Amino acid sequence: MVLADLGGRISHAIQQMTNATVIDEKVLNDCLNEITRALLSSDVQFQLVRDMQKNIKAIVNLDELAAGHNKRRIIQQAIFNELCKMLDPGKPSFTPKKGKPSIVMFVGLQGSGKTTTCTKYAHYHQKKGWKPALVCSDTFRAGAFDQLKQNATKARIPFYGSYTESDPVKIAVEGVETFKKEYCDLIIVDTSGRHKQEAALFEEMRQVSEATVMSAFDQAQAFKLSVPVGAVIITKMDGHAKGGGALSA
Ligand SMILES: Nc1nc2c(ncn2[C@@H]2O[C@H](COP(=O)(O)OP(=O)(O)OP(=O)(O)O)[C@@H](O)[C@H]2O)c(=O)[nH]1
Repeated sequence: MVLADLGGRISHAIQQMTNATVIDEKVLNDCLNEITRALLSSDVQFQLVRDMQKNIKAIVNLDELAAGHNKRRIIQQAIFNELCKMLDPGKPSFTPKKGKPSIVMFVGLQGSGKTTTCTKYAHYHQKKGWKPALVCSDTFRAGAFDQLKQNATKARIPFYGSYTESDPVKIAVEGVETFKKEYCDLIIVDTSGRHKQEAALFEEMRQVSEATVMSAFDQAQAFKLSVPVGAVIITKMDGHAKGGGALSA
């Protein structure tokens, strides 16, 4: 499973530190170095790992800790807090409101599971009493509309798409308008997958976003440079990838 190995290595490093007879600078460094190695070998971004190590060292000042302090507990807590901080974007993720139309656009790399996750997302909300709908604005991959149609039909979710229209922006706008009129409160727009270097596809994604979600593209890095990212969904957790990239995301 994704992240299982990383979790195991971090737990092991903490366990070794906890088992040490005396907690000194060397024990702390060994523990942090082992966690650093585990994170880096799982593809977590170097800068994130470096900052994490620096922060823990700044919090756990062994020289200043008076006798009687539970150093093991303090180190453990500092590691836990810093790992959590790594995953905290510092702002709440986008949360749609039931009964009010929300448009959620799925973007991601090719084959990352957008279409599958769109349906799961719609199905999840449908079970909770929402009125979701799916729009297929992927005109790039042959069979994309059929795939969405099949998933949506199985989950009994209304869908919109076209076999003939080649402009994804047009489809997205029409789909969103259609479902707004039908009082759907969660309109999910599936887009075509893309790679970082495909400038034209990113431009298309920006246009779909501006025409439907209507937000500015003001944030950092690849996808974030093109559209505002309201939330990140990690897919394929049942796979064997190392998972560190997901933490960096
Ligand atoms: N094991 C596993 N496979 C998944 C998961 N989610 C999606 N898949 C599979 O991954 C493949 C690609 O999924 P899609 O949902 O078509 O991905 P996509 O991002 O829409 O693909 P593009 O539109 O081509 O970019 C399909 O074979 C899915 O069945 C998952 O959570 N676990």
